[in-house]
Amino acid sequence: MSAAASAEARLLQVALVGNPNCGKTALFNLLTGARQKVANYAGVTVERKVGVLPLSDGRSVAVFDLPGTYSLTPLTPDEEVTRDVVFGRRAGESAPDAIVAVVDATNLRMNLRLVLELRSLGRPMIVSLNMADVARSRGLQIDVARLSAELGVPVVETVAVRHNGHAALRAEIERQALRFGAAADTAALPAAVAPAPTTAELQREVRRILAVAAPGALQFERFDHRIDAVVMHPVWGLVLLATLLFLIFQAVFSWANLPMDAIKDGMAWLAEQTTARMAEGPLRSLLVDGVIAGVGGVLVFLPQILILFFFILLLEDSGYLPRAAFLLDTVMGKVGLSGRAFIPLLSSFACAIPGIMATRTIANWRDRLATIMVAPLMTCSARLPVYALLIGAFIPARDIGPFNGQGLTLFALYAAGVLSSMAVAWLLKRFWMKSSYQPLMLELPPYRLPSLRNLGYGLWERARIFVRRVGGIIFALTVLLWFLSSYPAPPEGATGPAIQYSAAGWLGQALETVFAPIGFNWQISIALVPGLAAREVVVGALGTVYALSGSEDAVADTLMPVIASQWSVATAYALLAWFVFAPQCLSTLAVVRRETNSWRYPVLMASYLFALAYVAAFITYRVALALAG
Ligand SMILES: Nc1nc2c(ncn2[C@@H]2O[C@H](COP(=O)(O)OP(=O)(O)OP(=O)(O)O)[C@@H](O)[C@H]2O)c(=O)[nH]1
Ligand SMILES: [Mg+2]
Repeated sequence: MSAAASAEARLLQVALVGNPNCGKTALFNLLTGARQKVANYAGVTVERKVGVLPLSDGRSVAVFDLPGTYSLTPLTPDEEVTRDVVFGRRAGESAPDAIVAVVDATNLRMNLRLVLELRSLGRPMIVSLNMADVARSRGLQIDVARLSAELGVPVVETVAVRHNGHAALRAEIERQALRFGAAADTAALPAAVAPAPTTAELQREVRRILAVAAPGALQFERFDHRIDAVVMHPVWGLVLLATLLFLIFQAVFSWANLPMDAIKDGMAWLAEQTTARMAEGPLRSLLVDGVIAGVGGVLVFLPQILILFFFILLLEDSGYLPRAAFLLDTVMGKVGLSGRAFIPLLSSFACAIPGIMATRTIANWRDRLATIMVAPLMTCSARLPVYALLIGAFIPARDIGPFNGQGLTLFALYAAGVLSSMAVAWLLKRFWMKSSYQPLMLELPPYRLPSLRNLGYGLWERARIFVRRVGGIIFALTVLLWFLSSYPAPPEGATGPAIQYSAAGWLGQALETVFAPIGFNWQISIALVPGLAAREVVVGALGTVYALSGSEDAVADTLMPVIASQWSVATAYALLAWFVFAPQCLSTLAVVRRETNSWRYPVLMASYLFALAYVAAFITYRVALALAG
């Protein structure tokens, strides 16, 4: 296909390029109506995202959001993504028709270097002077017209966190769109039009431009060092971090009671109504034992997940996270992890998948691989329903001193994940992937009051993801399990519950031989099989299995009291220990395969995690039995 023909066929393409954390994604979301993740630290975006900006003349522009980068010479895999898009080096793609260089107006000295580098490519370009609100409120004067004249490209001010804060940029894109189209026959772009300027040259040029367009920027103070004196203090900083984490786990249990009870009551009412209004038969059982007991049983945990994310989002938006990374850099360095691993590992508390993708910000391959290998040990939010179910059933809610015992147990489980990840990392780096310690280089963002809009979107997004999982994979697997647990039907004159004669019952009893040494009964063994796909499925599966094992006419009771009366405490603890380690998530393994480009690492990961899970559950079970006996 000739370049001209492809330019006809495709949309105009504009790429947002800029330093990390300057607000590219926030602008992208405003321009295209997308809901990509925005947070106050460098390295949030690690892949290319596309959105569509409709123009008033009926045409549309494809907008690319890209990982932040300091220059066009990449040091990390995420920066490579940006370079490849800018130069049109991705397979089957040409270079974008125009570049929107996004700069943080409060950090011009650093940001303008990349702008100059981009300008030397000789492409249509607009500079978006973002964070104009912060610059103004801090009294930084920028002569926009002069800056534009010096750079030789249009410059517009934007505030990407304000409704319509992108209006000027949008208008400029409209105005320039025709020109972009004319320049679109640059499908395969030469590396640079002019010889690339050296860093020293760039620096000199930045100083010269700032001296005339924004003299205040040369000594502009972006930080509040008084806060950092406490937050990054080697002792007080750690005390603060520990207190924060601790409070979060307390809140997950103490705040969630009301909404959880409401959902539980709703489900019980639904089950009662369905039982009362439908004739007995397979359909009623599918609805009550399969859908309501199974899927509804997982939905109950939505409030706890949202409370956890409420705090994660607050931390992400405040600017605190990179500071915590510096605090823990020495600890991470001792086990051989790069300080850069902190944010990927922390993201893994939400889900290992974005965590593993975020390792693209780690330059050294061995450091990156070690981080990927331990990321699934961080307690992802899919474990929360499992933990909460078992804690709710087996740990009394009474207070231990000022603390809630259930919150304390949850904290211990998270701590077990973190400590074992450190231990595994230490072993990996010591015996397999040696690399020397590299001091942490990470840009500190300024502190910011978390924006309510971000928080609202973030929570909404989380709720949507969770409900979609419940309605998708969890629903499908629970229904499948209902079938396997109901058929073949029991023979004439059978006495026990029907599930014992079904395919799933048969499988559970076969698996029990493997799991009996670690204290799992046949019901748990059944539930673990569909739970290989995703962890929360185990909760739904247990709901269905127990609903089907109950006496014929009893209305499906909620799962918690049932397991509390039927399992030993040792079994419950062993299952908790199992879930700290077990790699029960196929999507994580698939992402490891993609990011490492090899089957070797996901296979290795699954094997070591299963082995750890079995050993940990075994020890826990035996110790708990011995203590109880
Ligand atoms: N006050 C203010 N805050 C902004 C503005 N634009 C972005 N932010 C905040 O700046 C932080 C970074 O925004 P992002 O959009 O994630 O930045 P990014 O450039 O995509 O960052 P990376 O993906 O890490 O390269 C977030 O906390 C935003 O809420 C702005 O114009 N004004
Ligand atoms: Mg971004």
